Amino acid sequence: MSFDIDVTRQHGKRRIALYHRTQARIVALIGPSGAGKTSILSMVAGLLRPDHGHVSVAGETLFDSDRRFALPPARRRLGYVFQDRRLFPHMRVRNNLLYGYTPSSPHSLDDLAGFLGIGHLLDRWPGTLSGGEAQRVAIGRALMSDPRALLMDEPLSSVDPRRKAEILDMIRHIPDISQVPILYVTHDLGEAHRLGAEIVMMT
Ligand SMILES: Nc1ncnc2c1ncn2[C@@H]1O[C@H](COP(=O)(O)OP(=O)(O)OP(=O)(O)O)[C@@H](O)[C@H]1O
Repeated sequence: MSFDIDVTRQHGKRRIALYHRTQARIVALIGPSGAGKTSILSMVAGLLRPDHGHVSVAGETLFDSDRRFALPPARRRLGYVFQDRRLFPHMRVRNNLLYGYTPSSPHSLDDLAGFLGIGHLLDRWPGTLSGGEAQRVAIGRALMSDPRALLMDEPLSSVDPRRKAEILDMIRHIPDISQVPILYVTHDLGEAHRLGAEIVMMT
């Protein structure tokens, strides 16, 4: 099972809930603004506590309210990629990639940079990158940490359409090289189709 998620949380008057069990390698959470997509990612990451339920990722239980069990966020081994990239501005691309490196990572810097198409950018500063290039680096940094899964929150919403299509094709192949399943939040059904993702609608 790549994702086994059954969570609910009350936000004021709004109840956020998701029940989804799947073996899919890429799952797209789709829904309008305010549907609760980011809240679900935060519950999987351990940044927001569900009122009730459980979360397992790649066969490992991360949260189970019945057992009063909650793995701390830092021990969940999840790679988070945000819309606004959040690269370290004072580190060159190479050191941004190496920041989260763990010896258990199946990737070498060079192999991963080749896969991501950023080999020529390793000595650049983040401030000199285009939006699409920066997002490739952010994905690489997350993968270097040997994550259990990738959580991606509208990572391409500020990337132009042509670059977006190229990056979606690259993301689609991540599970081939790294085995990590991906939970991908978007407003855009076209993005989900291009990823070949299993689609989960939130309303
Ligand atoms: N910490 C919080 N406390 C109270 N309400 C919250 C909190 N975080 C989010 N909400 C509310 O929960 C609902 C879901 O928010 P969330 O950001 O998860 O939605 P979303 O689907 O990711 O939206 P968007 O696509 O605009 O990012 C919204 O009504 C939001 O105002």
